[in-house]
Amino acid sequence: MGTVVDAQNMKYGRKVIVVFVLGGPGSGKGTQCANIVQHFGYTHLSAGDLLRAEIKSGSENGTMIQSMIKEGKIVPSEITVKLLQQAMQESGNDKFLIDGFPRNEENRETFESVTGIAPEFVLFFDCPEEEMEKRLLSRKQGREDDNMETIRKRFKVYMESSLPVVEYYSSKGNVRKIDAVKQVDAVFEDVKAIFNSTIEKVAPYEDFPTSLNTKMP
Ligand SMILES: Nc1ncnc2c1ncn2[C@@H]1O[C@H](COP(=O)(O)OP(=O)(O)OP(=O)(O)O)[C@@H](O)[C@H]1O
Ligand SMILES: Nc1ccn([C@@H]2O[C@H](COP(=O)(O)O)[C@@H](O)[C@H]2O)c(=O)n1
Repeated sequence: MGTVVDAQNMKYGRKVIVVFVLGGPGSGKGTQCANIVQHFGYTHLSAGDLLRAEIKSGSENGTMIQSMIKEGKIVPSEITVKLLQQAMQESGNDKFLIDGFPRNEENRETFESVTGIAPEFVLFFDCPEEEMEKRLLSRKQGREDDNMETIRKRFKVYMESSLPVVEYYSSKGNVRKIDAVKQVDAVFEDVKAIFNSTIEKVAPYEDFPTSLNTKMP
């Protein structure tokens, strides 16, 4: 039989699986999401990438988003959740890795109330700050926030606002923690084990009453 999360996640006539991918800046979330996409067919939605695309698109919120990213601050949830929701609807997929989100309690509450979707689990990349700092400073992707001044601010926001979200899900037994300091391939071995065991547990679609299905607005 389906679980409460399964029932909540019936959207657009299908079961939607969401995995939140959390961890500090530079812990390797994006790197591992690319591997998960290849092996498990998820769609990768990075909240940071969506916000950067919004800046590039010349949207009316672009200037505000750009200055918040430069300061390492968290953009108002209304904006980020809308971008995520649009990307989910446009993807045609029903399995999503939502990377770098929720970054604070407001993100979490807004996503849950707007979409009605609860995560299958939270994949949490645990990495010491000095390793993350080293990785960010050698990333060289031209990101405006990969400089020491902004990195310090991002670490502070992570400790004060993002870790409490991990703790929230942890208290519900919904966090799968990964030792992210290992080499990329070794980290992915651990990630694979988690996804393989989750696939076995996910209940088939037929287990759910069709009355729970909702149509796309
Ligand atoms: N396990 C690893 N060991 C060493 N370097 C790594 C590892 N994983 C990722 N990297 C490198 O560290 C940098 C940051 O990785 P990545 O962009 O995946 O992190 P992230 O958590 O998505 O960061 P952000 O939150 O800032 O977007 C990249 O240059 C990546 O190639
Ligand atoms: N939920 C989020 C995610 C990101 N941001 C802003 O984007 C910056 C970069 O994020 P990455 O995940 O790509 O590192 C981040 O520092 C925030 O300024 C956000 O506001 N909300």
